[in-house]
Amino acid sequence: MTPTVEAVGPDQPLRALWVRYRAYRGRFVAALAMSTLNKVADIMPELLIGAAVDVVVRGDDSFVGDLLGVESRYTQLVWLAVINVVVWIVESASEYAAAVLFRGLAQSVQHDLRVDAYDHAQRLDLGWHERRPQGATLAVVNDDINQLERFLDVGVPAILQTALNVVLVGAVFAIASWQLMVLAFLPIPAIIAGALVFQRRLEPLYARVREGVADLSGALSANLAGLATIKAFTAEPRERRRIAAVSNAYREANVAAIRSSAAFVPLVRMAILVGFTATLLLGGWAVLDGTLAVGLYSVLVFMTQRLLWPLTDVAEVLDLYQRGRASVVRVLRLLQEEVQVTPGERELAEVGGAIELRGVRAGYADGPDVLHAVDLVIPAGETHAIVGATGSGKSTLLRHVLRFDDPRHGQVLLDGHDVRDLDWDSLRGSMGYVAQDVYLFAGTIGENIAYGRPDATPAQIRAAAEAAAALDVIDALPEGLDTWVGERGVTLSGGQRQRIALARALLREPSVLVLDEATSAVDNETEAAIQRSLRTATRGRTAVVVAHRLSTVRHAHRIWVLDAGRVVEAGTHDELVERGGAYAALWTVQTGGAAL
Ligand SMILES: Nc1ncnc2c1ncn2[C@@H]1O[C@H](COP(=O)(O)OP(=O)(O)OP(=O)(O)O)[C@@H](O)[C@H]1O
Repeated sequence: MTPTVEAVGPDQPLRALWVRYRAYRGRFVAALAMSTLNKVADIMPELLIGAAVDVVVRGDDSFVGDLLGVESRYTQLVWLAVINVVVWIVESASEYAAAVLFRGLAQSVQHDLRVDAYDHAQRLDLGWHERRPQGATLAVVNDDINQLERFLDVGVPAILQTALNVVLVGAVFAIASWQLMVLAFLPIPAIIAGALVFQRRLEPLYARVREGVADLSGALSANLAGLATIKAFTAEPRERRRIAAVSNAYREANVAAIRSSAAFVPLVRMAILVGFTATLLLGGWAVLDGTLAVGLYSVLVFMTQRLLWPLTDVAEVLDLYQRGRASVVRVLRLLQEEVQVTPGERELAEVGGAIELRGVRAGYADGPDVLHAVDLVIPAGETHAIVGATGSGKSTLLRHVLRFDDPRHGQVLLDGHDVRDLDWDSLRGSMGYVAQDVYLFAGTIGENIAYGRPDATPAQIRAAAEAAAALDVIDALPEGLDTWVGERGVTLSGGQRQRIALARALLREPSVLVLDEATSAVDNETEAAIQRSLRTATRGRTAVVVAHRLSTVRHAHRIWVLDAGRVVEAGTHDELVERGGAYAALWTVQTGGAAL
């Protein structure tokens, strides 16, 4: 039975690739066939030299003369020359075909694996990503796959060529003289045994090298993302030292691996020396004793060279193999990471937007509970606010509405369905989300607004921008909607970015708007404008709004007050102020003691 992709794990990395990419096996066999043809053509010139020597020394009795039935030595040599030309043409053509096929295959496999690894990474839970440095994931999807590419591109053809070489040259020896074959092949078991020993020694060393790459990549990307903080705290010298230390760990891991791997080359050479000297000496004596023809002797001496010298590359290939293997292990481990938050199967034809949390207890990883038995009901079409002190669990609550995480206990419901039963289109597809930390992709403002609805017309994009009070920002820019914004929207201010993100959420015409501090970075005047637009935009939609500035949510149908992960109050603004509890206290602080 063919093992499934899942059955072959990181302990057998190359077999796992072989199983995973079985679609490429046909191309692999074609490449192998071309490589074999190339190798056969490659050893022919030595045989032709032997035949030529044979013609010159033995004349009419020569092997070629007997084979072709030609007596003249001149004609025999002409025939050899013609065969030689044909062989060279075949060799060149097959070399080209083998290279194109193998290298193309290497590119296809690295491409597929990279896309698969990325796709899996983007499906993995947000929590999984938050627990490890971003750079480490990047190192797997980028560096590790590049390492595999190098092995597939250079290492695999080299291994196959060496193996073919041993088989074909071995066949020539076997036909010519089995005694000499034994001598010439003497070093091979030693080299294979050495390779196995070295492989075992190198494995942990290269695993450390790959870890070093991930650490370095993690540290570099974190530092580049935090450059403003580094500069503000004049921490450049300290950060330089820190990066240097991580880089040094990578260097030392590599040096340790190189030291071990390089020791293999002299070992191979010594083994080769034994085989070559034995053929040279014992073969020469056999010619002198008249038991071996001169032509055959010269062929065998060349052949020994042919057989043994490529084996010096074994060390290099072994190095590439170990590096590639260590990398594939990491990629496969990433691919085996389990997605915890998987979509359900239920499809909703239409989403009304009623949201309910029933006894939701939630937290992160192994940490303590952040939400404690939260019960909350938001009828469809209403705007509800979640307020509370910093760290009280507001964002965590929103994450559960979007199902970035699942609760430890209890249920989150959309239109009465547990969100775990819904497919992503029904759940997230019906929501428009503006995160606390707005992320804009590298592209134009128009593309960013249309991110959730790529087929939107410019008029629709402008309408969404207007609803988010972003139109004046856009029109003030030299190229309007076509203005390019950097990866993090660096060319825009925080407030401008928030308005673009709001437009992006509104353009989707979602049933549920989820706003996490969506207007925290705008001035009072802009906020008032956004409020006015939002009141129109949220008509007929559910909106869940987290806000620190209570004036933002004053008009909400209901305000839920969180304190240390518990709902402590709920009601309209007026009810809550009247009540004189936590909300009223916050309101008093924010309005400087002013009444309603
Ligand atoms: N990704 C995370 N991983 C681990 N713990 C988290 C994570 N996000 C939040 N927390 C923790 O959960 C608690 C609630 O955080 P949350 O962000 O939900 O609060 P918040 O009310 O939105 O705060 P703020 O008003 O400051 O945004 C905090 O103690 C915080 O440390």
